[in-house]
Amino acid sequence: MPPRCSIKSIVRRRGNKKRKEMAQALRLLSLPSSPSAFLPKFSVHAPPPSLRLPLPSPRRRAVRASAAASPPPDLGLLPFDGDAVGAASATSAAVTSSAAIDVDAVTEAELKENGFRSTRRTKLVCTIGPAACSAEQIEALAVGGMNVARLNMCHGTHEWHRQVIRLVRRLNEEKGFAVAVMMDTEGSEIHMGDLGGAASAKAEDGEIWTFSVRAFNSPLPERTINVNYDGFAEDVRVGDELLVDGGMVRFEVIEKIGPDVKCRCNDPGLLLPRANLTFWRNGRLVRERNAMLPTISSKDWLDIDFGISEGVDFIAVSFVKSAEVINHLKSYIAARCREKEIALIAKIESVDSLKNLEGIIRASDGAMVARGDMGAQIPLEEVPSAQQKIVNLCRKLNKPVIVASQLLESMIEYPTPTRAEVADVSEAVRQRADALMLSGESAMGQYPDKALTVLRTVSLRIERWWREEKRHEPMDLPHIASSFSDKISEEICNSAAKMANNLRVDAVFVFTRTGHMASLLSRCRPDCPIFAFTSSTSVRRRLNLQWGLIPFRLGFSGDMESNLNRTFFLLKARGMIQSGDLVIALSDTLQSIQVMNVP
Ligand SMILES: Nc1ncnc2c1ncn2[C@@H]1O[C@H](COP(=O)(O)OP(=O)(O)O)[C@@H](O)[C@H]1O
Ligand SMILES: C=C(OP(=O)(O)O)C(=O)O
Ligand SMILES: [K+]
Ligand SMILES: [Mg+2]
Repeated sequence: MPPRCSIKSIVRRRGNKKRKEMAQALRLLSLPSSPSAFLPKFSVHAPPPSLRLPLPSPRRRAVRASAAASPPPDLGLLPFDGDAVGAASATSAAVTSSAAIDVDAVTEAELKENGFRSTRRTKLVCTIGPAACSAEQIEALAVGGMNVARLNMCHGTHEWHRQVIRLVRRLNEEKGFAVAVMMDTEGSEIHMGDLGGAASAKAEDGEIWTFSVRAFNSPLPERTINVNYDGFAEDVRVGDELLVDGGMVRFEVIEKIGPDVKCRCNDPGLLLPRANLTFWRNGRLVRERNAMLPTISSKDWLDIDFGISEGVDFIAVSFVKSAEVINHLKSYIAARCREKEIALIAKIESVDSLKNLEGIIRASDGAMVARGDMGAQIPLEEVPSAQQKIVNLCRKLNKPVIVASQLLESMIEYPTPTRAEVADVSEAVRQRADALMLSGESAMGQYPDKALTVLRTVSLRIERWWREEKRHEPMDLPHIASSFSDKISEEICNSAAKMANNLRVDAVFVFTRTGHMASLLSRCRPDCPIFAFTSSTSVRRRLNLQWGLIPFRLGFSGDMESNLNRTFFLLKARGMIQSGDLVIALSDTLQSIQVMNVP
């Protein structure tokens, strides 16, 4: 598949020579690339000395919320997968090896060097493509902060994607990372054909091109474009505007002859294979027919089967129109993989998805603000408010949200971002989105690692600035629990986050089987990081998409006392916490909350 985006962005560049020269000069001051250089050099923000004084003995104050409300069915030891210390040895775990906890070297080094407070809260998603797909390159991305690897099924073969998934899995197993894999479906949209194999075609001002639903033998006749959607010639009208890739090239429909639609180019540019097509009438997107295309195409179903069999962690569903399609896909997946869960991320990128936003987000396990296609469907000036609305709604409904597309678009070609791009990244961080995503920047750009470094350093800086300014910007979080037991968890998490801020604790520890309680804590966006301990490797990977969570895998029991002692022992042995650190500890089995100093 030819590198569409690079040409796209070349077209976009307005040939700024000065910028290019500056970029070259900046290259000499190149961004850090060695693993230790990646680590932010911020000062340790320890709690004020008064909080470090030993608490009255016993050093722990426990508020047990609800033994009565929902007694945990088993207070015994939880099963877990993998090679960690067996649950059976949990009580004697204080003497077992520190290898019993799964944590990656980057988190460990960050905690050791900078303490709790300076860990990054905003998560980073990288699209994997030809620019970074070897084992070394993927490892460099993980070291640089990639939390989720995204595979865009618009491109590449199953064989290619399988290789990448296996490399990520191997990296996780061998180096302790918890990089999750997200498969992104192609979805059905109206798009051009593949240009008969050509990498691109130039459309000049005033030229007449034919868009046709006819099948042609290659080579295609001159200035002819295939369209994938049979209803195309019927639906367009003379006078309509035809936008390629959301406006990279523009045509006006001048004549319809059976299956052929003659168009005059009035915004010249490069046509790229399979580019998206939208048509506009009186300044508005025409979407009646587009809305009749199935959200999940037959190719998507094959890709979804592939994703299930490869055990991906997330499926991002393109061009979602309603909650039904998410529910339908959920039951399809549930019937096919009983033990492993796959979280569904609804891509909000169409007019319909904006219309049915709340229902779609409620049905999904998360959402993506897919600004690329969204900007081709609604006026560009409406994209920022749509982003803010989606981010806030996701937080209210406790669903992770990813802000995607063009965050650092210029870095596809340049080693340094524009000031405007840095401001865009900052805005998404300030909105407290769970995650930021790289597309072409990491998939086919010249500087994948540097683009990731920019996301990481900007996130860290903005988050720190916000904490220092004490801008909590409290949000009214609606009650979302559907059962009494969930309600207790929700109240505990809301209180724990508030206490964490008021007492200025160093971290919240949460022992969670399903990850639910960890995500409820994340929703509150507390000042301190949240250490989430789970016995499942797949839950650990999924939690890696959520704001502020540092997920560890650890076998633990229903005995909080021994869990905590063991956790403290393991983390202390590796220098990740110290005696005197103040933590709040929660357990979803016990629905308990405790405040304590690390012994
Ligand atoms: N698996 C892949 N194989 C080849 N090229 C890829 C792959 N994934 C992404 N790319 C390239 O990176 C570009 C940007 O990625 P993305 O934004 O995800 O796709 P798109 O441009 O199709 O929306 C793509 O246009 C394509 O050129
Ligand atoms: C993320 C997006 O989807 P894709 O890159 O698959 O078009 C988008 O449109 O912004
Ligand atoms: K896609
Ligand atoms: Mg899209």
